[in-house]
Amino acid sequence: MANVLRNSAKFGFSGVLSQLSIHSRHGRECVSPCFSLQQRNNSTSPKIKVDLDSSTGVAVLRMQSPPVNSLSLDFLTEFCINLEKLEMDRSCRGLIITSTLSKVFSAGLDIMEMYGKSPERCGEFWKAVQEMWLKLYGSNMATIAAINGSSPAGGCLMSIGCDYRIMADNPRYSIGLNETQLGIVAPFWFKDTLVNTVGNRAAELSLELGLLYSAPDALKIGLVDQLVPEDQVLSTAQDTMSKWLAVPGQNTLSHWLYRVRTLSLSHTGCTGSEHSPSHWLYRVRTLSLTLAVPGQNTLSHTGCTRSEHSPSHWLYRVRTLSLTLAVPGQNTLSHTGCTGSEYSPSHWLYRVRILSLTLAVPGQNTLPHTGCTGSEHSLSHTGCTGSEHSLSHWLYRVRILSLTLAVPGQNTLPHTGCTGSEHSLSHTGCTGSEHTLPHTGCTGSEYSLSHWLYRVRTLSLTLAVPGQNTLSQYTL
Ligand SMILES: CCCCCCCCCCCC/C=C/CC(=O)SCCNC(=O)CCNC(=O)[C@H](O)C(C)(C)COP(=O)(O)OP(=O)(O)OC[C@H]1O[C@@H](n2cnc3c(N)ncnc32)[C@H](O)[C@@H]1OP(=O)(O)O
Repeated sequence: MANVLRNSAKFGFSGVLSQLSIHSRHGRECVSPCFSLQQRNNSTSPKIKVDLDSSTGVAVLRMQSPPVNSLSLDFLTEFCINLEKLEMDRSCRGLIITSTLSKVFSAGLDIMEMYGKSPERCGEFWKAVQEMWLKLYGSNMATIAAINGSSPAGGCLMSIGCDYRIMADNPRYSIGLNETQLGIVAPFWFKDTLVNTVGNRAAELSLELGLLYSAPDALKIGLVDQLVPEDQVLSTAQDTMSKWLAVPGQNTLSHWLYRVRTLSLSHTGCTGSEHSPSHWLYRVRTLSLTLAVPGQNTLSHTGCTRSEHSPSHWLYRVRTLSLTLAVPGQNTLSHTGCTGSEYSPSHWLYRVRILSLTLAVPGQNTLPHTGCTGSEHSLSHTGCTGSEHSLSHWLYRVRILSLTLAVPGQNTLPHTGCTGSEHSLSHTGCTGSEHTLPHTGCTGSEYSLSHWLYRVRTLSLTLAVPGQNTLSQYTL
């Protein structure tokens, strides 16, 4: 295993995949190490143990998958099933996650899942990773990570997916998103979760350098909220949980409304092989947004390609061109969707909404207009067309690039994007047969397309920077 990790750093992740998928370091078929690990992962003993105290409404989920609680497909599946059960159990209002293993909370993704597997299995694995994060980060329960050991990479993601983190004050333990050190890339939604926890600058440094923090350093940057002696981690978590659950109006409301969550993401960054410039991936650029409402678990992103990298000021200046997370109460971010009485959480969580996006063109950042309605329908398109593609024109003219989720029954805002020659506005978010839709949104006679209006779609937006006209759809 140590070899695997060393090789990750040496070859880069794609190298690891290709090099290790078939052969060991010595070029022989990788039989015995893989086999022994496989056996370990295939163990039928439960990897997760849950105890729900019905008098307090608090469940303790214990990860018990030796040697290091690595997140294999089996582990993740079991984790998600348990989480879902608790989520459905109305008597359960709080969840504490901890480990039964000494020294390790979770070692993160199971490295052995990431090579030598069929594309189908990889897809399944990756979907399970996303599911775990979405279920945890989008949970209605108050969640606390009782971190009683090291928690690198995916273990850290799991921790920051919780509302609160209590870590054992033990100098041997560390936590952080160290993927860069392994020569692999923490997906952008890992990054967003970290940003939402420690802020932009700390997240940048952390990810670019792949830092693992000691417990005191983690506390210093806000990666964990509290340090306690090792033998008090769980009891402190339980005490803390009672405070969370004492918040009037039930815990879910405040915890959902006031914590910054970027549940889903789009970024205009690079993808695939373009993942190499880590500064691009990890420096703040939130150019566009897709909200993954619970259950809507696709992560889409809009990307750009190399040739598009020419406008360096675009690339290297921090711009938050637009982001809207339509969680009520987060009203610095504009939202569309619901108002007034609709602010009840379950309604918020489970109803598909129109979350829209506004592009604040540099210097023109006063546009919080999400979508359009009624008389605004004269805005028949967003974006730009043909001759408008000159850069200065693009930068200095006000544009409203909006995003509309075409929600069943919510067909008043069915337009986004552009039509005809405007196809430089691409979309992400649809899959399969939807790929025949060459643009996001529909207009005029297209309103009668019931499949368009009544099927849930998450159409996100690509920033139509001149030349950025690719459609990309990734879940990574
Ligand atoms: C569309 C399809 C795509 C599908 C593919 C997905 C592609 C995704 C690419 C992008 C992914 C990016 C995201 C990555 C997130 C991650 O989580 S990557 C995992 C990173 N994890 C680590 O770096 C942790 C490494 N481990 C450690 O630091 C230490 O093991 C520890 C501090 C956790 C514990 O230390 P210690 O108690 O000293 O134990 P060890 O002796 O080190 O380990 C014991 C045993 O466990 C094995 N092991 C350790 N970590 C892992 C792991 N992550 N996965 C599997 N196995 C692990 C280790 O090798 C030892 O095994 P042996 O006893 O040697 O057999």
